[in-house]
Amino acid sequence: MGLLAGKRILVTGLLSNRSIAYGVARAMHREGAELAFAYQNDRFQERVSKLAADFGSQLILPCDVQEDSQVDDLFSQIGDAWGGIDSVVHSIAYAPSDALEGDFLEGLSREAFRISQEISAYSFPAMAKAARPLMAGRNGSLLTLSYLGAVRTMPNYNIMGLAKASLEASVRYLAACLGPEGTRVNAVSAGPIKTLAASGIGSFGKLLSFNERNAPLRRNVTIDEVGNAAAFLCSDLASGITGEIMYVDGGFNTTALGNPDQG
Ligand SMILES: NC(=O)c1ccc[n+]([C@@H]2O[C@H](COP(=O)([O-])OP(=O)(O)OC[C@H]3O[C@@H](n4cnc5c(N)ncnc54)[C@H](O)[C@@H]3O)[C@@H](O)[C@H]2O)c1
Ligand SMILES: Cc1c(CN(C)C(=O)CCc2cnc3c(c2)CCC(=O)N3)oc2ccccc12
Repeated sequence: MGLLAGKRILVTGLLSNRSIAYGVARAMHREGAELAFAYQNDRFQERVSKLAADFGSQLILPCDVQEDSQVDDLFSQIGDAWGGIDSVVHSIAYAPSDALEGDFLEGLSREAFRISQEISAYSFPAMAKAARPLMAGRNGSLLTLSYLGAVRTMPNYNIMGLAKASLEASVRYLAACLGPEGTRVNAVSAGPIKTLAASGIGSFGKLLSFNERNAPLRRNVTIDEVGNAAAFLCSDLASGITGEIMYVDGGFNTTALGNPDQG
C-alpha cells in the first residue's frame, strides 16, 4: 500500500518534465495519491495537460497566483470536484531576471521586490488560506520548495533570497496557525537542479559543478530525490513533522569549506 494511498493532492508549478513539480508528482503518484494540477496561464494548458496525463490526472486547472480571484476559483473548482483536499504542493517562484544577476543593489527595485515577494512568497499563505476550508479535519499538509539562498548569501540569487526567507518564515507561521486543526506545513530546500527556472541564469553551470564537487555526497540531487522527500513529508509517516525546512541537497548546506581536496 502506497504512502499516499487515498490522498487527494494539488500540485502547482508543473511546467516541464524537468520541473521539480514533475518529480514531486511522479513520487506522489507512485505512492498512490490522486493528483490535480494548476498551471500559470492558458499558454501552458496544453503542455501541462500532456504532462499531467502521465499521472492519470483529469483535474488540470488554471491559476496565476498574482490574481486573488484565480486562487479562489482554483480551490472552489477543487471543492466542486473533490469535496476536499489532503495536500497542496507549492512549487512556484519568479523574480524579474535582471534582479537575478550581478550586484544585489544594482538589481534592487521596489518593483522587483514586490513581484518576487508576491509570486514567490505571498502565494503560499494565500493558497493555504483558500485551501483551509477544504482541508478541515483531514490531517493534511502543505508543502513548498525553498533554496539555501534564503539563509545564506548566494551570488546572483539576490532578491530571490529575500523572497525565500519570507517563504520559510511563512512555513513556520502557517504551521503555528494550522497545527491546532491538524494541518502540517513544511518545505523542502532543494539543491540546484537544471530546470526551466534555472535556465537563463548565467552562472548556473558553475553553481552546479561547485555543488557537485563540494557537497558531502559529491553530486547534485534529482527531481525524484526531492519528490521522494516531498511525498514523505505529505504522508502520515511525517505526522509529527511541521514547520520544518528539510534540506535535500546532498548535504551541501551543512558544509563551510566544502571539499578539502578542492583547494
Ligand atoms: N531548480 C532549482 O535549482 C531549485 C532549487 C531549489 C528550489 N527551487 C524552487 O522550486 C520551485 C519550482 O521551480 P523549478 O526549478 O521546478 O522550475 P520550473 O520553471 O519548472 O517551475 C517554476 C514554476 O513557477 C510557475 N510560476 C511562475 N510564476 C507564476 C505565477 N504568477 N502563477 C503561477 N505559477 C507561476 C511557473 O509556471 C513554473 O511552473 C520554485 O519555488 C523554485 O524556487 C528550485
Ligand atoms: C540555484 C539558483 C536558482 C534556481 N532557484 C533556486 C530558484 O529559485 C529560481 C527561481 C527563479 C525565479 N525567477 C526567475 C528565474 C528563476 C529565472 C527566470 C526569470 O526570469 N526569473 O536560480 C538562481 C539564480 C541565481 C543564483 C542561483 C540560482
